[in-house]
Amino acid sequence: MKAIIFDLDGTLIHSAPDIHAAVNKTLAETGDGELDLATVATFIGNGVPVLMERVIAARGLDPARHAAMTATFLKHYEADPATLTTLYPGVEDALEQFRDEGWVMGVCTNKPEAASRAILDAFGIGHFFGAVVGGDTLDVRKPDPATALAVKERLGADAAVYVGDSEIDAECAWKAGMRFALFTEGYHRAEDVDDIPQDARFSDFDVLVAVVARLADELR
Ligand SMILES: O=C(O)COP(=O)(O)O
Ligand SMILES: [Mg+2]
Repeated sequence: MKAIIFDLDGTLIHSAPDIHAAVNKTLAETGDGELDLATVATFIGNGVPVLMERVIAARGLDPARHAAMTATFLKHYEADPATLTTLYPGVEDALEQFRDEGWVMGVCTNKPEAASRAILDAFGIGHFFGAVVGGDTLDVRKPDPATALAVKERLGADAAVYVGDSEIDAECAWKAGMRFALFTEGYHRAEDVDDIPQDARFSDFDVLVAVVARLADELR
């Protein structure tokens, strides 16, 4: 059985506006100013603890506040994870096509698992995914390949293509021995998408089914 493993933030969902809102609510509680959306978007991808490290560095705050700020962020984010978030155009149609073609699908994200599942269900797409591994599901997170390999194993798949938006996903896919398709419209730190290792790239979900079919053919 063949699997597609999707990253979540910046791949299936444009979640930066809700993450940004929760960051600013966290900063506001202690009068520590605010950050703009574009800045916060570049902080996404390594999970909440790293997001908060980057927020603390950007605002010049005391690193000793990390644990408390992480808890405050999660309180705000989990209370309101999907209001400002949108599915990228074409995601639902692509998932339907993959399902109809017999692919099994899973999510491998550094977002906490509970919030990830809540968001997938809020958009009515949770049923497409036979496995969800979040940033707190295992004792490691991406780019550790154990995450993507756990999704593949939970899906019962013998081969997998990985679809993600960042260098973290590229590294995770490579270490897990999976072909990697890069979604260029999400969040990454590299200035140039050419600098992110990739087997294919796409900017529109309407072409993803064809892109993945090509990568899967190359596997044979
Ligand atoms: O940084 C995060 O919280 C999650 O990001 P991801 O879904 O792109 O892995
Ligand atoms: Mg991502």
